[in-house]
Formats: sequence, C-alpha cells, structure tokens
Amino acid sequence: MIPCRGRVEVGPLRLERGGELPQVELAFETWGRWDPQRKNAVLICHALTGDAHVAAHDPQDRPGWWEAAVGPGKPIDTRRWFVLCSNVLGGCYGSTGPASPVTSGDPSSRWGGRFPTITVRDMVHAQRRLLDALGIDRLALVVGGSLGGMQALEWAVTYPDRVEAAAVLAAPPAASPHAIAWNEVQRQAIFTDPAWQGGDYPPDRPPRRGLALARMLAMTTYRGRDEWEARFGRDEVPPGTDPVAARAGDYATAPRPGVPAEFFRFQIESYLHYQGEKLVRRFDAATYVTLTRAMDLHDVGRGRGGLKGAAERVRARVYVLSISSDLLYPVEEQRRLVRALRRAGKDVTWHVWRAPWGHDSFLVDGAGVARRVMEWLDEPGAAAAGPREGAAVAVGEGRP
Ligand SMILES: CC(=O)SCCNC(=O)CCNC(=O)[C@H](O)C(C)(C)COP(=O)(O)OP(=O)(O)OC[C@H]1O[C@@H](n2cnc3c(N)ncnc32)[C@H](O)[C@@H]1OP(=O)(O)O
Ligand SMILES: N[C@@H](CCO)C(=O)O
Repeated sequence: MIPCRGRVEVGPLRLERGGELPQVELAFETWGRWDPQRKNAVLICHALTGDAHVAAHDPQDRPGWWEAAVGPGKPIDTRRWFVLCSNVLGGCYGSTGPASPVTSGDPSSRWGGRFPTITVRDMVHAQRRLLDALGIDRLALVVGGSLGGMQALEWAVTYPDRVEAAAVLAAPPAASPHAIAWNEVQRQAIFTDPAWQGGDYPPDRPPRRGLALARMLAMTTYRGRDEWEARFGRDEVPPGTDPVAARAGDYATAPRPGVPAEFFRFQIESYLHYQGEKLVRRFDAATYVTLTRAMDLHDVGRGRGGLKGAAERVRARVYVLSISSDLLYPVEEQRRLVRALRRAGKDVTWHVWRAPWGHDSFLVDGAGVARRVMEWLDEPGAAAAGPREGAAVAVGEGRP
C-alpha cells in the first residue's frame, strides 16, 4: 500500500543543461487508494512556491493549497481517484534542492548557490522515477497550473505512453521574453541583497529583503487589475497604523530601510509588503532563484523540432485553461499551444475563463477550476475509471 506521505530516493539524475545530481530525493503526499486495475492515478503538479500538501489528510491536519479541490466528495474525489503530489525537484519542501544538504544527513553541506541549473523536463524525469518507485505505471490525469501546468505539458510530451489526459492551466508552451524579464528583475532583487552571498548564506540569515521584494514584484504579475481595483481601490492605510507589522510579527516590526512613511500610504502597498514578508517566512531564496530559472528555460519544443514536433508526440487528451485576466501567461500564449495540438490532430479542449484574480485564479478558486477539469475528464471518449459525477459549469470556449 502506498503511504499518505513519504520521501523516496530516485537515484542520481543527469540534467538537461549538463551535470548530474548525485542523489535525488522527492517528498510526496497521496490521497485515496491506487487501483492498478482502474488506473485511477491523478498527479497534481504544484506552482512555484507550493508543496506536496494539496489538501488535509484528516480534520486535524492543516489545510493544503488546493483544499477545496481535493478530498472525499470534492471535485477531485478521493473516493474515486488516487491523488499524488510531489514537491518539485529543486524545491524547499522536502525534495532535493538548494536548501537541502549535498551530503545526506550533513546540514552544513547545503547546496545553496552551487545547486545546478535544472529544467521543467528534469523535474518531470525525477517525478517519473518516483512513480516507478511507487508502482504507478499510468496516469489517468496529470494536472497543474503555472509551473505545475508546464510540468503537466512536459509529462504529455515526454512520456506520451504513460499519460491518459493532461490539464494545462495558465501555462504557456514556452516562457515569453516578458515572463523571463519579470523573473530576472525578481532574481536581481535577491542578488543585490548583501545577505545573498552568492547563495551561500546561513539558513538563519537569508536575503530577506531581496526575497520579499521579489515576491512583491511577482504579485503584480499574479493578480488581477480589476480585482485590486475592487479590493483596494485608492484606499489608504489609517495614519499611524502599520497593518503589515500587526500581521507579520517580528520581521515586519524591524525598520524597513528606505521605506519612508509617505511610501507606505496605500492599502495596495501594505498588501504587497505583507505578501513579501509572508513568503520570506516560508520560502528559501536560492530555491526561488533555481525554480524561476527553470520556468524561464521552459520550452516544450526544445530539441523536438519546435512546438509542432512537441505536439505531434502527445497521445493524451489535453485540456487547456486560459485565464482572461492573466498578465503573466496571457490567453494568446495558450492559443499557440492549442493551435499546435489541433494541427497535429490531437484531442484538445480549450476554455478561456473570465476570472478577475489574474494568473493566480486557479489557486484562488481551486474548486471551480478542478470541477471544470474533472467534468472535461468525464466527457465521452475519456477512459473513465468510475461513475460519472458532477454537473456541467458554464465556461466560455476559446477559439484558436
Ligand atoms: C507551507 C506552505 O505554506 S506551502 C505552500 C502554500 N502556498 C502555495 O501553494 C502557493 C500558492 N498559493 C498562493 O500563492 C496563495 O496562497 C493564494 C494565491 C492561493 C492566495 O493568496 P493569499 O495571500 O492567501 O490571499 P490574498 O491575496 O487574499 O491575501 C490575504 C492575506 O493578505 C492580507 N491582507 C489583505 N489586505 C491587506 C492589506 N491591505 N495590508 C496588509 N495585508 C493585507 C490578509 O490579512 C491575508 O493574510 P493571511 O494570509 O495571513 O491570512
Ligand atoms: N502564486 C503561485 C505562483 C504563480 O502561480 C505560487 O506562489 O506558487
């Protein structure tokens, strides 16, 4: 029986950009029961700062990042589906990455800035080995948003014989110059923090300011203009109060160098500061650098004859979800993917979702997104692993 959480050593891994990681471990969590007859495995791939904890395992457990989407009676119903999620290669929630030791059991040997460049394809190779180790030979569905969507797409192209269906949410076929530019400015914020030290900072003295600033900038690409208009407008923070300090504890009560009171006036500024500080409390800066670089290097057509060649390899049914307010990976980028798949004669469904929360809408309304995906999975033609459930939801279909 597959445990509900664990860590598996998947061996040394040769990397796409050269070099090798001598020893790779992946942390994972599972829900439901793997049924080798029905092949009911759903692999969920997380986004940039996510982890393997998609949902609580019992009422006492902490909620996960897609809590509303996964569980008994929820859109990804764990009475029917066996759900698996692993922390990505390069991540800082239990898998091998910049924050983990070079030599197992020796925390002083942290990879830090020496961690090699990895790609989304490397992540998927490592994950395939995890599936092998757990005895899962076929995926009924691989689904993910953003970095997770890049992985879902890579899965369908790299391992076409092992994927029945792939749902690519808010992710492009290749990172655009704009997306790379935003990531580069974020990384520069980290690199210019004196605490960065080439990535070899002590774990208790990370480049906090740089990482917080990176997150603040990232938030402006993740969320929606209309959402912020409605939520914050031009509202100001009441004079003399510091809502960030009240929420963020010690770190925020430290003086903010270079932030005079005048520049802490609007609620949106307060929100951004808080989001920056919130990430600093739970994420590692070198990991942020490694994973954003992997996103920049994402190009599903690399070495495969471009997007056309990649599309031709796919055997899975593919669902593509675009978010109308996505500034980071706009609708036009998924249109390219959908066109390439259709021209290659593949079974592809494309929905453009009019959601106000920007790129992160797939996280904000996890239940709504998962419902769309699972209804598509159950449409005629799908390899159903059990009874059909759920009612149709209205979505606008995108036309390439
Ligand atoms: C161990 C782990 O946590 S693992 C990883 C979990 N995270 C992930 O998987 C990453 C993906 N998730 C995300 O990116 C986010 O959680 C999202 C997109 C789903 C939601 O973002 P959130 O920050 O939770 O929501 P939202 O944008 O509404 O912000 C709410 C927070 O801002 C605070 N806030 C709202 N307005 C203001 C303001 N004007 N000034 C300061 N703070 C504000 C709220 O108090 C709230 O704080 P809280 O998170 O401490 O409760
Ligand atoms: N908000 C996401 C990244 C973009 O989807 C995360 O923090 O993982």
